[in-house]
Amino acid sequence: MTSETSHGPSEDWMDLPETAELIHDQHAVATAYDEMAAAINRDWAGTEPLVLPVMLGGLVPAGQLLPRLLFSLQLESIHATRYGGGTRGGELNWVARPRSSLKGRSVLLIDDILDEGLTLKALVKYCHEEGAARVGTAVLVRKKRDKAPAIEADYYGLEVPDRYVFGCGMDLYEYHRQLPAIYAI
Ligand SMILES: O=P(O)(O)OC[C@H]1O[C@H](OP(=O)(O)OP(=O)(O)O)[C@H](O)[C@@H]1O
Ligand code: HPA
Repeated sequence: MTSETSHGPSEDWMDLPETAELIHDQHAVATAYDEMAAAINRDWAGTEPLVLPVMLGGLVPAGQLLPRLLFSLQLESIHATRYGGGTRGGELNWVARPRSSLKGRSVLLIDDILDEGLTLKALVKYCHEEGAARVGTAVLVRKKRDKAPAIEADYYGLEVPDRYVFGCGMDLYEYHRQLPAIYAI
């Protein structure tokens, strides 16, 4: 380990936009993962779920949550996108469906953000249509919007304001997904 892996907010390589504002620092994010994992451990132990990170953004929260999950599970992924590198959502585009059958399975979807909720709603519907016995949803952040999302997540870690946010899996024009804190423009 070297100090080169540290992520102090002043590091030049981050090249944050001038308007970027820190919303949740990395300690708040780590605490959120701990609390989400505790709730998921309580509710999902013994169900041997198939855990599906929603790619791409769900990769980062899944990578943080999985080592905190203390029960037997299997891991695949599901990949659909509706923002496509921009900051406005459109139609849901499928990239890859899970390889194994969902029939009769307990399925836990993990994503980075619940915004309008259209992505998660479509993916939950898909899992049920594929015969999943139980579908759970966990997102690192829930955006506080005037209009309620199309679906609520069963677990969320933090709330963010109704602005475009990035870091912790969320991209800003496909950059900054690896930042360990959450920023808004
Ligand atoms: O609640 P919604 O308004 O539907 O938005 C949430 C979705 O948007 C983002 O995905 P995006 O389409 O940007 O793809 P990405 O995961 O590759 O960033 C995010 O990862 C969620 O899946
Ligand atoms: N940031 C990043 N990705 C997103 C957002 C956001 O605010 N909303 C939906 N996908």
